[in-house]
Amino acid sequence: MEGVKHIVAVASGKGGVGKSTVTVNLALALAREGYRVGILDADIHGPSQAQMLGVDEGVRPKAAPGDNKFLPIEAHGIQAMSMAFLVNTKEPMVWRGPMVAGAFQQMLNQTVWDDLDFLLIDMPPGTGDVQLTLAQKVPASGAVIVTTPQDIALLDARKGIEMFRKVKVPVVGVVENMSVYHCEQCGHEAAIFGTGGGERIAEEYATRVLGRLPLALSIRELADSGKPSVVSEPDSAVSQTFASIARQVAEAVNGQSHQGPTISFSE
Ligand SMILES: Nc1ncnc2c1ncn2[C@@H]1O[C@H](COP(=O)(O)OP(=O)(O)OP(=O)(O)O)[C@@H](O)[C@H]1O
Repeated sequence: MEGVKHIVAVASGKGGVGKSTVTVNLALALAREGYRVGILDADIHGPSQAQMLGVDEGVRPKAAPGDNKFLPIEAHGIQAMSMAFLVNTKEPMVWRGPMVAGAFQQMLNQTVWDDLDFLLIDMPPGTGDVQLTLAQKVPASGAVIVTTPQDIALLDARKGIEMFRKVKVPVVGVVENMSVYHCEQCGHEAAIFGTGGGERIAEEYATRVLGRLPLALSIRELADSGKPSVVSEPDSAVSQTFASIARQVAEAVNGQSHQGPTISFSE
């Protein structure tokens, strides 16, 4: 794809497991590693990247030279495109599948990305027709599956993995979100959604757990307020987990072992 080296899909079978939160933090962690990163929010019905990147309601992309092209919106050094930049998000999008797939394809083909190393696609939740069409249309180099550890989410995560297998997109690994609840007051920890789910599914599909993130008030507050953990608390354990996930994704997708782009200096 023009202006993009690698496309990585971030998906979950089940909704509300933290896919958008993981996408935005992973994008910011890749950027901290020195890569040029973009996010395409493919969640047409419930786009959340504008809020998570702190882009105000009503900000619209500028037209770019060319036929019906537009420039992505920049936030925290990330290039982004979302339905939220094109429509009024307070109005419900009552669209059928083909219209959703069409809107997604327009965003994919008409955005002028500026020299990206990675474009992360925040996929809509589920594995229905629309998701399968999107998975087929996106020339992705890899997919990251986000799940919570309980059985009901894992069941749906399996479907997500199967979907990418069908369209021959390699699954880079699984991110287990909301693994353990960590009380910020007393330090008590509780595995509210169970334990070991990510590992079980990774084993079953011969893939790996890229990282485990706690259920933490700060992750929600920071993402929902437009300044996700990786920019607000770059040295926290959560941000370090995202850095490790980012390195593994970059390595798997680049097929090389170095931890960032080569930087050279000249006079
Ligand atoms: N590890 C976490 N700890 C606490 N809150 C979290 C965590 N991950 C996500 N959240 C919160 O849970 C809510 C849902 O997360 P998010 O929107 O990322 O999920 P999603 O899977 O993308 O949802 P959707 O199905 O709507 O696309 C958000 O308010 C987010 O801030």
